[in-house]
Amino acid sequence: MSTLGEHWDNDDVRVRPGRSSRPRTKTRPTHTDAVSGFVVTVDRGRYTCLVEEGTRRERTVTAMRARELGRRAVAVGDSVDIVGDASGATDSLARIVRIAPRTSQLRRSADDTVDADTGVSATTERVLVANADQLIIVAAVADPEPRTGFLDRCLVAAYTGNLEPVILLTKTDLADPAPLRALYQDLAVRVLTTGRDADGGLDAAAVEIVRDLVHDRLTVLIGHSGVGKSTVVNALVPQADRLTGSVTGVGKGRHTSTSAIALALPDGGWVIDTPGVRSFGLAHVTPDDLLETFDDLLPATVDCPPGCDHSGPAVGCALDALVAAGGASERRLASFRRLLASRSTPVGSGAPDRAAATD
Ligand SMILES: Nc1nc2c(ncn2[C@@H]2O[C@H](COP(=O)(O)OP(=O)(O)OP(=O)(O)O)[C@@H](O)[C@H]2O)c(=O)[nH]1
Ligand SMILES: [Zn+2]
Repeated sequence: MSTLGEHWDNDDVRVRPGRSSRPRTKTRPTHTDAVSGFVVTVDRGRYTCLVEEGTRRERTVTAMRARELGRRAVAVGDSVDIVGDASGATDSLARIVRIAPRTSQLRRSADDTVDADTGVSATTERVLVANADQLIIVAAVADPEPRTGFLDRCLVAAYTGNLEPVILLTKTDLADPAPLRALYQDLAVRVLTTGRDADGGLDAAAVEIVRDLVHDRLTVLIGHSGVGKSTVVNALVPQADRLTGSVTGVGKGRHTSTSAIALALPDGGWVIDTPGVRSFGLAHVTPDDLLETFDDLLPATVDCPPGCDHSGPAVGCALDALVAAGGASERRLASFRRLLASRSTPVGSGAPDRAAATD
């Protein structure tokens, strides 16, 4: 995606407005002895990485960031180069010296912070997951009621981060998913459903469709508490509990529930659970970032007034002329503008789907 390349070599945690930073040395050690790892979870500055040990065997290595990474953040899903004690022995600690270019980034803006030097408030972006192929946004059709603002924000994050979004509507035994499905018919997103069957278990055919979807891919699951996300994860990864406990060593502390964690699928691929993510600040996404993911609308905006935010006819946006001329459907434009508006709902506004922003 065009918006992504320019971010690759930037800091992943960026503070706006930009501060001058010290020039960095160009001559860095090459670390020819480095081994490659895959980051499965992060806990208080310690990264749990899987390092290949010959065919089909992996060892778990705990690492910290090397100073030379500067302010570049390491995220779950990153491919990294590791030096130092990468034996994986108890209490050993290796160092991450390089992060491979990412194919995608699921990010969000954290709460506004105030720059200690300048006193200017700034928005901090955080990469939740790197390199995921797709984002499954899990929502229940009832109990709890769906929060469509949250779903829209997840879609914005997926489109602008180069992840393919999929909406998974759960608990279809409790209510008809059709009205919710209709909300997304003019957006490029697949909508799947699951629900309980007569025996009280999840509908096996529906689970099979999800299993096919995640096979051999890197998939992030996101959703509010109670929507049935764990039920789906456990259906896909039967040993999920064992894996979270023993492979990562994260234990049952309070951080367990807030870090993303990659779980290996039995037949290949990874599911990344995001237990603590209940809000999605998008202050870092500009109208043009989102527009660039709408290929059918983008070309018409050459006729927009300078600095157009594409919000409607009041600002003279050329997208209204495009629809008037039959170049796009009114519903398609309305869907784009709904996502555009969802982006700017303030974090921590007290709206139900803004409960407890956690990192
Ligand atoms: N009726 C119905 N209930 C379901 C379905 N899927 C899950 N549930 C129930 O919904 C409740 C919440 O499910 P979880 O899988 O724990 O939900 P979660 O999204 O992981 O929530 P947290 O564990 O709080 O993060 C549980 O009581 C499940 O048994 C479904 O398809 N239909
Ligand atoms: Zn415009």
